[in-house]
Amino acid sequence: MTPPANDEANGVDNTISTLNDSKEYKHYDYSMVDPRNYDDITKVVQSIIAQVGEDKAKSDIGLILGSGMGNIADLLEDKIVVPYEKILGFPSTSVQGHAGNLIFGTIHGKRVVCQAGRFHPYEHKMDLALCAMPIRVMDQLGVRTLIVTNAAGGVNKSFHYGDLMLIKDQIFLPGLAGFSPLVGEHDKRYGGPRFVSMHECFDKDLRVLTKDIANRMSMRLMEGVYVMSGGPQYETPAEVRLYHAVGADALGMSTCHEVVVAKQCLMKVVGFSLITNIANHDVDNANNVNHLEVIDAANKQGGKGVDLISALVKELPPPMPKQETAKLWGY
Ligand SMILES: O=P(O)(O)O[C@H]1O[C@H](CO)[C@@H](O)[C@H]1O
Ligand SMILES: Nc1nc2[nH]cnc2c(=O)[nH]1
Repeated sequence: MTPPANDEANGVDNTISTLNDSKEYKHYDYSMVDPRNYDDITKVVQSIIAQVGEDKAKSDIGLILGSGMGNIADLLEDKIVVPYEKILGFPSTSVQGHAGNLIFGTIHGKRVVCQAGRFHPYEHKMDLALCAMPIRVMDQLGVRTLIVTNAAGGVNKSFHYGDLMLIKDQIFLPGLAGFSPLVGEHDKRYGGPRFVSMHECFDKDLRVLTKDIANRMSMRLMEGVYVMSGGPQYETPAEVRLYHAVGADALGMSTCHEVVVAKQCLMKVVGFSLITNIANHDVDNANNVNHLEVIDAANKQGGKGVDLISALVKELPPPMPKQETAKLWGY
C-alpha cells in the first residue's frame, strides 16, 4: 500500500507511522482488529491519537455523513482530516459520495468528530460490527451525542423530493434477521447491557429541540420512521408497499446498525434522512432510482440539513456523563 502524499493543507503528516513501527496497515484486516473487541478498539483509538494528538482526538459530538452529504463537513473548523487508510483496522469505502476520512474539528466551538464515509453492510459482507466500528471508536474518544444522516427514499406519500426528515424511530430489518452489530462478545466497558433497550433510540429531548429550531428557522421538517434494508438493490414496488404498511416513512440501507451500537454506548442520537427520491408504490408505473441521482439530490438539497445541523450543534445541551445516562436509562 502506498501511503498518501503528505497533506499539509489538511494538517496530516503522513510520514508519521500510526503505531510507531514500520508495518503498513491495510484496509479491512480482521487479523489485526476485531471490531467487537473493546481492547482492539482501544488500539484503533491509539492509532488515531498518535496522528492527531489526544486533545484534538477527544470529541463530544459524532457526526456521520450520508451519501452525497460531504458538504456538512464544511461546518467543521480547525480541521484535521485523517484518511481511513491511515487508521488501523478501518475498511475502505466503495460507495460514491462517501469520502473515506475521519475529520476532527469544532462546530460553534464544540468538539466534533465526523465520519465522512460510511461503511454499509452490503459493502462489507454484512459484517455489521465492522460497519459500526467507528461508533465504538467515537465512544472511546468521548462522544456522547451522535448525529446520523442519510440519503433515503420517501415512502410516506406526503413527502416531497428534497424534504428533510427527522428520524423518530427505526426498523432495522437486517437486525431483525440476525444481522446485529451486537452479535458476538459483550463487554461491560461498552457502557450498556447485553440486551440493549431500543426504546427512544432517537433521543426525545433532542427531537423536541430540533423541531423547535426548525420552527424558528421557518423550515419544513418532516418526522418519521426510517427502515433499513440490506440492499444494495433498491426496493420493488411491492416491498415499498410492505414498508409503508408497517409504518415506515423513509427507506435506506444504513444507519440502524450505527444507532444500535450508539445506544449500547449510552450515546444520545439524533438522525436525519434527506429524501433524495420518492419510492415507487406502483408496479405499473416504473420509476427507476439510481445512485447518481441520489447523490445529485443530496448535493442540491442538502443545504437545509447543513443549516439545521449547525444550529442544533450550537444549542445542544452539555454532554451528559455516561454514568448519568446509565441512571437515566435505568441501567
Ligand atoms: O444511507 P446512505 O449512506 O446515505 O446511502 C444511501 O444511498 C445508497 C443508495 O443510493 C445506499 O447506501 C443508501 O443507504
Ligand atoms: N433502499 C433505498 N435506499 C435509498 N437511498 C436513497 N434512496 C434510496 C431508496 O429509494 N431506497
